Amino acid sequence: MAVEQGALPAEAREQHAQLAEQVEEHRFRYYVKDQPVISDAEFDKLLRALEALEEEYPALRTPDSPTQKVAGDYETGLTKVDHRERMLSLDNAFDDAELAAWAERVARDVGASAYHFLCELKVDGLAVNLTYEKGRLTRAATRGNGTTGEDITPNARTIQGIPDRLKGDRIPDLVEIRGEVYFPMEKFEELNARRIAAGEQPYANPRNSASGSLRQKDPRVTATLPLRMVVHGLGAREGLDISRLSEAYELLREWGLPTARHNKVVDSLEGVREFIAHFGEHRHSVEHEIDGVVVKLDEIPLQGRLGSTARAPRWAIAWKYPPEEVNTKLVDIKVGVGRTGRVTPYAQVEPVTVAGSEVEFATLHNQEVVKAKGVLIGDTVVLRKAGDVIPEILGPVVDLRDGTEREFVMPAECPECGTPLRAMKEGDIDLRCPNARTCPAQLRERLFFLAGRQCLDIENFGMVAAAALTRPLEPSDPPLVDEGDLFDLTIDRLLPIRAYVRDPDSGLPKRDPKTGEEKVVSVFANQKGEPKKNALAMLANIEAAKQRPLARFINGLSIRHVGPVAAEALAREFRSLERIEQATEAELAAVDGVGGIIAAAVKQWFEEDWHREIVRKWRAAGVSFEDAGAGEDEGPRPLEGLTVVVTGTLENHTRDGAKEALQSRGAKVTGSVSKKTDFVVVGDNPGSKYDKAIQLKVPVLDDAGFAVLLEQGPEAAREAAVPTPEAG
Ligand SMILES: NC(=O)c1ccc[n+]([C@@H]2O[C@H](COP(=O)([O-])OP(=O)(O)OC[C@H]3O[C@@H](n4cnc5c(N)ncnc54)[C@H](O)[C@@H]3O)[C@@H](O)[C@H]2O)c1
Ligand SMILES: [Zn+2]
Repeated sequence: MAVEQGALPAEAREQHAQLAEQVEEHRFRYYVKDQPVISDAEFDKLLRALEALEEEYPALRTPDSPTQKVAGDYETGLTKVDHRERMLSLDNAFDDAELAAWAERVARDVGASAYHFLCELKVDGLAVNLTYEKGRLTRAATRGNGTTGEDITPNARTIQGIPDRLKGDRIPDLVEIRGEVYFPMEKFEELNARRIAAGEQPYANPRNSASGSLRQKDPRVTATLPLRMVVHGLGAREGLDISRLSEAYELLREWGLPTARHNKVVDSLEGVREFIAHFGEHRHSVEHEIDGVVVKLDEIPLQGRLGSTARAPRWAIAWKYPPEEVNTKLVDIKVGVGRTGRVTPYAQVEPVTVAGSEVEFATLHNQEVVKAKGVLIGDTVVLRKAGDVIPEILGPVVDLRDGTEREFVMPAECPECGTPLRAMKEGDIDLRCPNARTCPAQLRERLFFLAGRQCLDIENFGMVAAAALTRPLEPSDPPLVDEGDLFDLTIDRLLPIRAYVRDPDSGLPKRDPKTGEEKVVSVFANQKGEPKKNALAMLANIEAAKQRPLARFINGLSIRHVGPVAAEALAREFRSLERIEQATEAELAAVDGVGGIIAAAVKQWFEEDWHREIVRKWRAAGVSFEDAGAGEDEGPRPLEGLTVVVTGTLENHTRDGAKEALQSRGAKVTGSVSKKTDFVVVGDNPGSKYDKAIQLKVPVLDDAGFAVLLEQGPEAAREAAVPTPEAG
């Protein structure tokens, strides 16, 4: 049967009815139960599909369609109250073309040549309407269906930042203030932990918890929760004459209302785009979650000229940023072992794309966090990836549980080497694998760190190589027993290695998206069994890494508490690993930037046989573990080869400053005077080193002599040496 042009096919009607029903159901779960089962982005897609269908068949766009209504017309058990002026939703722009189309419509219909855009952040919370009569808060209500909302007055009164009374001038007889109530992200985990402890269900994300917290029947419960509000609009008003929305916000601020700090008035679409781009990059420098930017016409009389549809004002539009939260399945909770043996649970989820990258793993920190979040293996969960932050799981979608979900149990043994796990200290939450030397996970992480930017900076040596070298599937004996073997690697040892394909970030085996199996590949050889280019490059880079400065080696040894700063301080002071090993704990601790804890850790590290063996092997392979002087590219080194001791208080230099001045010119600075010492620089109160210098006839320099040494070199300095008792 041929369908007439413009007629409504039964399938379209059917499809529309189905979509509309889905949208309604999700709105109910979202607005009433505070337990949505799909993400906002998925919901927006459904709504968009409905709109597209209505675009094609306008007959479907009846006043009852979900596209034509402000959502939230439900029986909730809370008292219903009418707003004096309707609360609307917002139309969305998901790309620049939609934004530009909106701006064009404004330009066409506004009937004025000069106007401004007010850019605001779109706060991810729930909309409330506050009514102030003669400056007193008389009512607070949720948006509801836009005409009628739920009365939450007693609850709103408990929110910090919502004033009971307005202060200041020009307070009108009546004003409706619109704003967004939100729940701070950093308090969210704590809330879920509390709910679980109390036998309640955890929330899936902060937005739901804001809504649930505010819509409590008992305001005493609301009072215990850290809700906040940001004001973003005006409703009905009597006795208030104001022409710009931005000016109204100024006034609201004076009255004591929590207005947004980031609003900006611009005079062109270009300005809007800049604002959007700026906060796209600085999304997380704001005190609340944002899911977009709201652009409004700033001139209130012009807003009136543009008017509204049944659902949204024509004078405003919401730009949506790409979502940072998605729903996915929590396939499993596994545990990973870190560089120091710390064992941490992590989530394996069904791979999803969020914030531009595919995510398969998310952090869970420790077993207490798993409990606090209330997630079960098999749950649908809300996963969040915010900027560069490691993906995390916010909470479970409890309404989708079917009873097959199970609780996570922390294993008793290391998943990679089978060693029983234990807490290092009593009361530690963290468990550790004590098999530091050969636990493949710890070794892999140490190698990855050692080869990384901060240490030996070995290109082509990433997580994939570290894993393949420490735990290949073939051959059965790994080419690296520990990092001591690093510089003995040969291409012959690399070619037969086959290993899992790993996620470059997490180092975990990646599964084939089709078969679900972990993929195994030849890591260093191509199909003909010849070396891959990057395998050869890796070996060359390992060879070159032998020449790295001492500090990078020290940092790379994974000594507890020793990071790049301490490594640098140790290298600068001692200039060789041997001298560091021989130094007493007190000598180590005395170094600026080192201190007692690090000194003890360094001593402890050298007590371990296999640690000393690493050093021995690397030395045998050609690592000098010495800094001859400062870096070569730092200019001429007129004091190269000199050994200098600095003692006492100098007038023009601090002790460190004096050392640095010497070292940067190539001199070696030591702590004790011997026959090999070329100069002793003495200040006030020099002590025994001065006596020793005289005894050994080492030239002594005072402040002036020191300056000569630095500026004119050793010859001139010998001339300028202080006449000593014997010499003089
Ligand atoms: N996951 C689900 O199942 C589900 C179901 C229904 C709705 N939702 C989500 O809820 C939202 C839809 O709700 P909506 O109809 O309120 O539309 P909207 O959130 O797109 O825009 C309107 C709302 O934005 C808020 N807002 C925040 N900052 C603002 C500012 N500076 N100025 C003005 N308003 C500001 C206001 O409360 C206003 O009511 C979407 O994000 C949608 O994905 C999700
Ligand atoms: Zn282990």
